[in-house]
Amino acid sequence: MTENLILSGVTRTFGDTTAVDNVTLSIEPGQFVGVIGRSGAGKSTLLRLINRLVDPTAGSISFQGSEVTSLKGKALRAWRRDCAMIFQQFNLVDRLDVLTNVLIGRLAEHGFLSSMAMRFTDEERAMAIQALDRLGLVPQALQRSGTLSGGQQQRVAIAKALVQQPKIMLADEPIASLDPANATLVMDGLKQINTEDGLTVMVNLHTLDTARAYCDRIVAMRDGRVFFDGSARQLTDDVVREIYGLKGLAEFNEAVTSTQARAVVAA
Ligand SMILES: Nc1ncnc2c1ncn2[C@@H]1O[C@H](COP(=O)(O)OP(=O)(O)OP(=O)(O)O)[C@@H](O)[C@H]1O
Repeated sequence: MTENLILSGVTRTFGDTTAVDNVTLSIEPGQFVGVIGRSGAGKSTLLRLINRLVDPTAGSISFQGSEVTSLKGKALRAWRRDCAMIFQQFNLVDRLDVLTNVLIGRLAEHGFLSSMAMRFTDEERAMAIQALDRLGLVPQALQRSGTLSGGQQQRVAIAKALVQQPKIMLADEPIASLDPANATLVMDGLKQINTEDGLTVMVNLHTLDTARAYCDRIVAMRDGRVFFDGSARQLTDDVVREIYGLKGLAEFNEAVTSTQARAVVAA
């Protein structure tokens, strides 16, 4: 049985628009995959198809040999727990403290009543603190999430995803609204988890330098299709020009997680 996440002929249409068009991919456990492409290329829809926020019009998605597209009820909830999703806008409850926001990542494990009461075990609290520690956020544990910087909030979102104990981490433009220093911290956090835990990471990115710096494998989409699938080294300037066109390239090629930003963070 394969351990891979396998997409086979996956298509999703919205009216006349084919957002994802016959995509076939096999993602090995522990890969750090960057998905790039122009706005509207189908990157978000691809990630949403994987964790079933969107259902495919055609095709199959399987993980460790089990079909994901037919899951319902409890099995679907278990799948969503296995493939945690991080969004551009963090999806935290601003008025709750950081620790409680992280613990919300455990709610899928609870029954209805204990979820309503937000009752967590000591073990879960320890797990949440440990996740915050990995992302350098223990000092902020009792601070309201709404008072944190965007980069800190995104790292809380990663900690919240971690306590789900997922097998795959999906991140939909996690750094799109962050400054370079914070974007670097968030990407470093994802990379650390990928390296230390062997967690598969699939991340949509708008910036080429980030994809090149962090990803083992880059999948470029164009008009819903996979246009390129290879390593950063194979993603030559000529390929990039074809993916984005000249205008798109100018929009895209701004440095976000720059070496300069790393220097600022390290200082
Ligand atoms: N729920 C929806 N209803 C209608 N059309 C949609 C829906 N979701 C996506 N689309 C369309 O599908 C296409 C792909 O959208 P998608 O958001 O996946 O692209 P993207 O590459 O993530 O773009 P961006 O980088 O701007 O987020 C677009 O034309 C978009 O308008």
